[in-house]
Amino acid sequence: MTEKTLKVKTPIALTIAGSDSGGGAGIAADLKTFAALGVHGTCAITSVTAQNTTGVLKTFDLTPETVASQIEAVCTDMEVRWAKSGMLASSEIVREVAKEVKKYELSLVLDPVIAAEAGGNLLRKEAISVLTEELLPFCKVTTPNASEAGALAGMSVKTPEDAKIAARKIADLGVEAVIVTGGHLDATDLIYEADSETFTRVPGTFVKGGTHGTGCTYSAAVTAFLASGENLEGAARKAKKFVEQAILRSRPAGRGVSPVNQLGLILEEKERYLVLRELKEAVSILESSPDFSKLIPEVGCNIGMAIPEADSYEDVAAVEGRIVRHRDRAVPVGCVDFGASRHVARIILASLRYDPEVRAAINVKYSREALAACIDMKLGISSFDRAEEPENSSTMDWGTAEAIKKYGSVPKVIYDKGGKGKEPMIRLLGRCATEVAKLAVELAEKIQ
Ligand SMILES: Cc1ncc(COP(=O)(O)OP(=O)(O)O)c(N)n1
Ligand SMILES: Cc1nc(C(=O)O)sc1CCOP(=O)(O)O
Repeated sequence: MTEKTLKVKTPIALTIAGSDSGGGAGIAADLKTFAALGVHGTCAITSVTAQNTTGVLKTFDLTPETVASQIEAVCTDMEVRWAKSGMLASSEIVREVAKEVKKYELSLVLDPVIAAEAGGNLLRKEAISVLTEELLPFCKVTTPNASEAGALAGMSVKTPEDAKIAARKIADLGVEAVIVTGGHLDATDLIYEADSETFTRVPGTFVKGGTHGTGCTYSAAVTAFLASGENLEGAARKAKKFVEQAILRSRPAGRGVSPVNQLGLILEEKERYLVLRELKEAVSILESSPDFSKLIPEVGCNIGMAIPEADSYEDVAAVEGRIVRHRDRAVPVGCVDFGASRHVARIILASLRYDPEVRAAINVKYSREALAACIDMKLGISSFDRAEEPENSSTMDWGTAEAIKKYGSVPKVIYDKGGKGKEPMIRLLGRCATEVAKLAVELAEKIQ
């Protein structure tokens, strides 16, 4: 038997939608979502919108033939089963898309895009009935928000009870399943499956952040999960979580509603990986130094590094169980992981509030000699006095902030001379874990 190079097949999905020049909604949102969820994204553009975060300025619809030709190019070459539609602009485009969906037996997720949140019509009024009568009956799923559900069902949707009534009415038009998203109601999405006449609630949380492109991103995520083999409920639950994360990680762009950030979670995961890799290297610098162990305090030493914009212990990686001295060598007790430190993590989190570049710290044994070596190395030094600490504060938070304020910026060295039952300590701060590890080794080499 001969060996083969096995390449796993990536699911392919198609988006039939408009382009948003501001990059927040439409095909831009769909393709980013597909990519973030490991699906190869293809597209058929229906309309080019001159749009930004403040609204839609102009729309330029493509001809139905142009739309059909893009769908044909994709479907005659690639194995596409799942597709989604967004902005369809006109009755003519809706009809053409219905034809293509039937021709290529596409399982369609229809996002009934009618208007942009920031303002601007995206579907002509007369096309709504064409959508409900000529396309919806051939769709697997539709994902309206409350106002879109109202427009499709011909009623006003203001409460979760209204959403239930609207979902049934929409399903009566022929679509297999309706998901009324709850962003404008109570953060709970409602799935109605026509076959079984069942409702399933998918609870969520209201999260703060930019929301431009939320509807497109949600329907694209449902499509991507279905294309990857999830069942409808699983796809809906995962898509909701995905959108919440994308809203949380949105970044300011423009003067209007900021776009959601589909790649934010992936980029954060990458940062976490880089921090762990950096920290492992830093720990091996400490382990291989013949001198460093003499700088390990009684309580042990820890070295930590945070991801950018960290705001909790879980965003700071350190050594589980700290680093201890054993036979004159530095020995890490456990592995490096996020959430493994309290003290060093608090020092880092406190200094991040003054300088987002300072993401790493290590604590080492205080001695007059060590402090003198820091001066000799021309390191910026500051200190705090535990006796001055206010009640009910955390020493690491308060002490770090005190030392920084006294110095005027984040110094390289923050020390304190201890207190009742508290060992005096020196902390070295820097941009990354290897920088502070090298500094600690250099300091150790300078003292006897
Ligand atoms: C080209 C284009 N398509 C769809 C929309 C609507 O997007 P949606 O995700 O519903 O987000 P908002 O625009 O409501 O923020 C769009 N704006 N442009
Ligand atoms: C006990 C202790 N105090 C420190 C100080 O800087 O005052 S550093 C330290 C040891 C490290 O603790 P962790 O593993 O929670 O980061």
